[in-house]
Amino acid sequence: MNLKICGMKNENNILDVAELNPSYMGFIFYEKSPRYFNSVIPELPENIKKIGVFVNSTFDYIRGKVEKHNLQGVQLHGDETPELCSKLKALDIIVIKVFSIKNQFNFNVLEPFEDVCDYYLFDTKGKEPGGNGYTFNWNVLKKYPSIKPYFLSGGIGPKELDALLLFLKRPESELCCTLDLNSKFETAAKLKDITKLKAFQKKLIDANYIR
Ligand SMILES: O=C(O)c1ccccc1N[C@@H]1O[C@H](COP(=O)(O)O)[C@@H](O)[C@H]1O
Repeated sequence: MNLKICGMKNENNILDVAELNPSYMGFIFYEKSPRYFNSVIPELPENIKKIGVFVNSTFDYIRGKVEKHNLQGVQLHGDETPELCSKLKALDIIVIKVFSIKNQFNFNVLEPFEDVCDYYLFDTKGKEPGGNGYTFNWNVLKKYPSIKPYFLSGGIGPKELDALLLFLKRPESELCCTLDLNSKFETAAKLKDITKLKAFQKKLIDANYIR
């Protein structure tokens, strides 16, 4: 299991999070977000992949950010088309297409994306396109029809750990490759709380889900 720590903003905080060695760090390029990233990403160890998060941005805007920040991947949180995913894949980057879920989900909508993205990310449907801070009904994933690994996202925090450990024992979590952590690990200043992240990571290590 991998960890993605998202919504990074501040240079020192980015470097502190890097010490935890997550597989991915996310930077939000959506201006309306309180986590909007408009700075310079410090040098990170090569094994931490930098992922840009976008909401209905154009190909040129996304490519500009990929080039400027040397991003290894993009996470698409809006109504992006399979055609856009395909053009982004041609840049030789990781393409993660997001789908938002509440209590039900029609998995047929994944079909046109099967060949044009690397991963799906399942987030909670809410008022905002992302970062809503609450979970969806993970039972919905019992009907997941694909063989593509997916990221689990949406309101995952310390209070969700017990439910998460139960979920990870169930067959529908078999293809869950990454846990996405965001607003539930923030201080009031929208920095990532290193103590909280470390404690969460340790519990996942102790339960043998991450190394
Ligand atoms: O965090 C945001 O502000 C945000 C804004 C627009 C699109 C995506 C955003 N964040 C992503 O949302 C999910 C869930 O976050 P949370 O755990 O519910 O806070 C996560 O993948 C973030 O990358």
